[in-house]
Amino acid sequence: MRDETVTATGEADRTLAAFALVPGWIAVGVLISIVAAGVSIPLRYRWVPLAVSVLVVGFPHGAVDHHLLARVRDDSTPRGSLARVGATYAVLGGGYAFVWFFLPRVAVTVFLLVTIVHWGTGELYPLIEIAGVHHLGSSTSRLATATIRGCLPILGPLVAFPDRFSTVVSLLVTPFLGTPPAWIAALGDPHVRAAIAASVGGGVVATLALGAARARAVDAALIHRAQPTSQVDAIVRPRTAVGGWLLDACETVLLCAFFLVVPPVLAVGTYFCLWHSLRHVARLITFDDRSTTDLADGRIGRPLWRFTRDALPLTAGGLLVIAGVFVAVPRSPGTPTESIGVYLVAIAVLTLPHTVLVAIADREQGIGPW
Ligand SMILES: CC1=C(/C=C/C(C)=C/C=C/C(C)=C/C=O)C(C)(C)CCC1
Ligand SMILES: [Fe+2]
Repeated sequence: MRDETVTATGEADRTLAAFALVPGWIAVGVLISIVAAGVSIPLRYRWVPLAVSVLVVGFPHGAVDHHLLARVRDDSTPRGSLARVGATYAVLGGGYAFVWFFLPRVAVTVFLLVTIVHWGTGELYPLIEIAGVHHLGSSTSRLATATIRGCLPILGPLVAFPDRFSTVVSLLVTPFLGTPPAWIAALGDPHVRAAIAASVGGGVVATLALGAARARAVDAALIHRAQPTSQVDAIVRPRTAVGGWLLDACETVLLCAFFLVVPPVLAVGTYFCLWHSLRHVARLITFDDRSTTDLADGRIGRPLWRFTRDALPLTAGGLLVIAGVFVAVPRSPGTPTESIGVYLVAIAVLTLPHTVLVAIADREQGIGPW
């Protein structure tokens, strides 16, 4: 009986890990290959992932924050949680929306910093709990991993495509009639970019070296105590700590290449949907007993349907926020590209409370670096 439970859990973990990790790997790998083969993706297609994210995975991933906190706290009725989550969104999102109107240059800077924090820390749960790596036990290694993983999607484009980076940042502030922040021009300077590249590169090497040392120590300790390591699939759920580190290292190198070669708007949009958001959806699914049972049988459709249903009401609410931002901005967007700029402002407003709520969930689950 106990063995059956263990096998079922192992099967569910494996299905979930494959669902959470593999689509991102494929998307990132395919796009790197396409670009490496010299194919130039036409400008208008580069916006497709970001445009699609309004309804698919990307935007809705934040629409289940009330379920996240309710499930983390083992509260079967997310109603109280909905009130708290709603209040957090209203206060933090509302306050931050004001900053966009009055200090757009400060707001856009905050957005990039919050994204680094949120996308970076967002990698810890999937790595530790979904992929099952063992080398991120200390807060130092978690902080280092979160920092470099968060910096790659923002600083990679800045280093490799400074003009496009500055265009998108300008796109974010133009609805408010502000000129882009002065630091954009400063960061575009080749020396500054070289210094950023060297710091992030050094950070990647140091973090991976730290992880490798930890992984070897963990494996040595397990062998010493003659304990079996996890009896799971070697690719999506590595058997050893060194195997887990290898997965982390391969992902990190893959992401470095991705953000340095793939045009930024395409890279960021793809990452948002198929990497960050998908991993978060997978996290939600792990808390739901019915979904875990489905996963143990290799079924992913029903858990996905439940996620869609759970995300529907607040995605609709989020769409109202997008509409509100469109109506309220002093200069309405005239082109589809400008509309995406406004969409990103709405994402920014919703991302701040989402970041805080996910950080609370991380803390309660003992995952965060803090
Ligand atoms: C599109 C794009 C950029 C930034 C996008 C950001 C910051 C998106 C954040 C989305 C979030 C936080 C979603 C919620 O999880 C850059 C890097 C400025 C330049 C290149 C293109
Ligand atoms: Fe998120």
